[in-house]
Formats: sequence, C-alpha cells, structure tokens
Amino acid sequence: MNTLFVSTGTGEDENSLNKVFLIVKTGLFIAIAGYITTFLKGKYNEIYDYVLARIYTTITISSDTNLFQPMLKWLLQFEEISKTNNLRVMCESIQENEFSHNFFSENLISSSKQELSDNLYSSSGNNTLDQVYFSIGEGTHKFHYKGTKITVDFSINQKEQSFFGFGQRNINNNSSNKQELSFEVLGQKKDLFKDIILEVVELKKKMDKQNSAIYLMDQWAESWDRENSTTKPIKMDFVILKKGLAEHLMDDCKKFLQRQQVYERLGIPFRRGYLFYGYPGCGKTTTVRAIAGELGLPICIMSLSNKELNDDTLLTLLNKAPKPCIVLLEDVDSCFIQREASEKQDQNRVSFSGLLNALDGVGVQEGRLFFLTTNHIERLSPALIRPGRVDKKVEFKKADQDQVERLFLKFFEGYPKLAKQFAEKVPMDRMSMALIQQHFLNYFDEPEKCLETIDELIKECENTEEFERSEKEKFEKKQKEIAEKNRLEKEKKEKEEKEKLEKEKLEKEKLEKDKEKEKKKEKEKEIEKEKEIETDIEQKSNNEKKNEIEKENVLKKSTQQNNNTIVDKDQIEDQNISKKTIDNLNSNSTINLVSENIKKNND
Ligand SMILES: Nc1ncnc2c1ncn2[C@@H]1O[C@H](COP(=O)(O)OP(=O)(O)OP(=O)(O)O)[C@@H](O)[C@H]1O
Repeated sequence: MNTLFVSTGTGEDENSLNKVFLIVKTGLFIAIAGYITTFLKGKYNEIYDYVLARIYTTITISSDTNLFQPMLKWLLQFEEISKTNNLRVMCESIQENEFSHNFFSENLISSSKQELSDNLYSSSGNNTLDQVYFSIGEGTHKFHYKGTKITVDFSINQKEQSFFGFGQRNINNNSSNKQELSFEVLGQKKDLFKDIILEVVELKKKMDKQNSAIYLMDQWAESWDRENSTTKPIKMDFVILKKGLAEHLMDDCKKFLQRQQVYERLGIPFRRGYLFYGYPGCGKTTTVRAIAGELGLPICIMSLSNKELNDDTLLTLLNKAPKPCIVLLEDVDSCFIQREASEKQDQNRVSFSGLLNALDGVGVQEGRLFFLTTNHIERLSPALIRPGRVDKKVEFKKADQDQVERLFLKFFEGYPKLAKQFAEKVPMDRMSMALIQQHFLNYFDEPEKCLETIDELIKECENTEEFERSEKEKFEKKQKEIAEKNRLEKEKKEKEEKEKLEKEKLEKEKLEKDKEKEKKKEKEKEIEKEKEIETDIEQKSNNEKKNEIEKENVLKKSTQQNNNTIVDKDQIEDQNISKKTIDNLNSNSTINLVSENIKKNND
C-alpha cells in the first residue's frame, strides 16, 4: 500500500494519506482503550479485593465453632460495645451456689459499665437463677482494642428449613440460624487477631471450668441438646466418696488426658473407659458430673434404657458428641435384660452387639472418656467390661460412717459433735447417700431434729430394703418366666424348622422315586417294542420259508406235469433264488439292527 502512495504522490494524495493515517490511529487508540477498559472491568473485583486485603485485615467466626459464644462474651468487656443501643437479650441459668463466683457477675458485669450492670435481672427457682443480660444486636459495632479501632459485624443467616420446618440443629447452638461475627481492622494486623483469639481461648477455658456444658440427647434421640437449667456442672468436693477415691479418679483422668501423644505413638485409640457400678443413689452419676466439672470437659449423658434409643441412634449420637468430651452411658445393664422376643422387636432397643459396635466405632473413640454405669454388674457380659472397653471398675457401696458424718457436716456445717453422733447411729453399709440426704432435706435447718428422728430414717431404710427384696424377687421371677417362654418359643421354632426340612426331604425322595419308576417303565416299553420287532422278523422269515417250500412244491408238481418246460422252470428257479437272496439280506440287516438296540439298552 505504501509503495502505491509514493509512486502516485501529489498534494491531494498526501492529504488523503494523512486522513487515512489519522483514522487508523484513532481506530487503534479506541480499540486499545476499549480492550484496557474491558480488561480492567473484568479484573475490577480482583483488584478491589487485593487492595482491600492490603488495607484491611478481616476475620470471621461463625456459630458453628466452639469459640463463638466466648467471643460474644469477650466483646462485652468493651465499654463501646456495652454502651451500644443495638442489643439482644440473652438468658442463662446458673445454680444458686455458683452464682457468687459466676463468670458474668465477677468478670463481665462488674467490670463493664453501669449500663449493662443495670440491665441484669435475676429470678430464682429450682436452685437456679435465670440471669438475663444484654448482648450485642445484629449490625455493625465498633470498639478499641490495644489502641486499634476494630469494626465488628454481627449477622444472623437463616438456615434452610427442613421438610417439616425444623431447622438444622447445632451442638454448639440450639438456634436453627447460623450466626457470624466479622471483624475488620485497618492495616495488616494478623498479630492483633492472634492476641484476641488467645484471650478468647483462655476465656473459653475459664467458662468451661465454671460452666462446662452438659448435653442431653433430644427427644428424637437424633442429636444433643445443651442443657441450660436443671443439670449444672458440679465440683468434686460436692461428692462425698470413700476416702481417697475422688483423688484417685481425678488423678487417673488427668493422667489419661496428658498422654494423648503416647497413645498416638503406640497406635492405641485415645479413649478410656470406666465402669461405675453399685447400689442406686450412691453417687455414680454425680461423680461423673463432678469429674467433668473439674476437668472442664463437656459431658454427654444418655441412658441406654431410654426407649427412643436403638443401635443406630446410639452410634449416630456418639459420633456427634464433641471431642474431647465425657460420655456417660447410664444403665448399661438394660442391654442384657431378658425381653420377650416380640417385645424386643417392637421396642427396638439398644442391643448388646449394638452397644459394642458403638463403643468400638472408629470415629467414636478418639478423645473420649467413657463412663458406663450400672446397678447390676452381675448382668453384664465379660465382653463389655474387658480392658480396652472398660479400663477401670469402681464400686459405689452404701454409705460408711465417715461418709455419713461428712454428709451431715455438708448440710449442717457447725455441728461436728452432732455429726459424729448421727453417723454412729446410722447402720453401716445399709443406706444410700441419697436416702440419708433425703432425711437431711426433710429436716433442713434442724440438725438436732435430724438426730432425734433417726428411727424414721432406719425405718425408711428397712422399708426400702424390704421393697427392694420383693422387687428383686419379682424381677428374677419375671426374667425366669421370660427366659422359659423364649426357650419354649425357640424350641417350637426349631421343631417347626426341623419338621419342615424333614417334609422337604421326603418330598424330594418321593419325586426321585417317581422319576426312577418312570424311567423303568420307559425301558420296559422299549424292550417290549424290540421283542415285538424280533417276533415280527421271525414270523416273516418263517412265512418266507413256508412260501419257499410251497413254491418248491409247486415247482415239483409242475415238473412232474410238464417235463417239457425245463427251460421255464430253470428261469423261475433263477428268479426265486435271486429273490430269496435279497429277502435274506434284508432280514439279516433288520436282525443286526435289533440286536444292536438290545445291546444298547442292556448297557
Ligand atoms: N456420694 C455422694 N455424695 C454426695 N451426694 C450424693 C452421693 N451419692 C448420692 N448423692 C446424692 O444422691 C442423689 C443421687 O445420686 P446419683 O444419681 O449420683 O446416684 P447413682 O449412684 O448414680 O444412682 P443410680 O444408680 O440410681 O443412677 C444425687 O442428687 C446426690 O446429690
């Protein structure tokens, strides 16, 4: 093109050439600018995010994590947060005796400004206090931490509703909505958030110790519900055990928890099993709760006698339990109680093999302390309590003198003399701690009366013993009856099964015999047929012979009658001979065929 312009170059041409250049240039410029704009447009979000990431540091904590609740509480210590008008009302139940050293009353409410403290409202009932307080509401809040301004956005996302309208349930949060806290701070401040998280973790540990979570299975036995009001964690000194037992148990659990790496190194599942057995009301359950309280571990409680529980739900629940945690399986003997075959099917309870499966399940074991309780160790299978499933067995006996004295002092602190007198009068190893506790509760604030009315307690003990004896007898009788019924049913079933098999065998034999007979008949028919053929052939040959003789006779006669016809006679004879030869040949081949058939059949 350029060559063309040069060879025909005039002034006009130059102008038009310049115009063309200009158009091309402008076009090129527009194209490049357009391309750059499109490119930048596409990359806008990425660039924006990149710039933001350089300018801001953000972290998000959702309600799925264990740190969410502690984080909410951590926030309340900041004046700016507590002053906000965007609030939510929270309600928590705490036990009366824990109230004085409760985390909120001690650390948060008192350390925060009066506004928040004013909003505290307590209502008592059932030994618990409902503590109502304000927490931050949905939206954006600002506060200063170590001189840095932090923005926190609290959002609640509606979770998808299930088919029947029940939301997904969460072990850390009963609400069906997912909540999120998003923190944002100007600049690269990862270390600042590390400090915050460490503080929240410490706070969580403190909260766990003071208020370690108790989980009970929900009414469908599908997941765990965090218990808020009635069953609160307790301390080890709340339980009065035989001398040295509490210390021994705490020591054992602590040592186990410190040995995770050893277990990992040796390839042993990091779990420990305890069996607490003995008379009801002697402190098995209370001790497990106290251990959980002391260790600050969540505790998941379920009774194997619960009708909602079956092999599948047990496994699911154990899988869903938090890690680490204490799993308390109460009444494990209920898996070994004789039930009528039909009842077992209807009620769909946890079976022995179901329990073993659940305890041995791969995902179930790690980081768990299993506590099994029973009032009847004699009913348990050795397979359940073998080492590896149960590593420590502890018997909880009826109260001894020392325990009674200590229990008295727990109720009536300043009466050591009375406590001794009372303990001496109580028959040893005959009463449960629960029964004695009941007596103290009947005469609360009246220690002398407790001693005066000790006969009431002894009578109550005798009545209980009598009642238990008769109950035991009834139970044993019922168990025997059920066992006998089940045995008879089993025998009946086995007999029916045997008869059925016998009948089937006989029918089979008869069928085979019939087949045999049928075969025999067919064989006989064939032999009959062959015989018929043979007789036919014989008859035929006889007839032929006869014919020949007759012919010969006729020939002889005709020879005699006419000697002149010698030539004809010879001819006739020739013809007869050839005919005879053919017939002989035919009859021979038929005989061969028949004899072959007979031979085959005989084989
Ligand atoms: N050793 C104990 N020290 C203090 N209190 C106790 C003790 N044993 C029982 N109690 C009191 O008796 C009540 C029942 O105790 P707990 O449920 O622990 O007994 P248990 O042995 O687990 O009974 P069960 O076998 O029927 O489940 C508790 O409320 C507790 O206050």
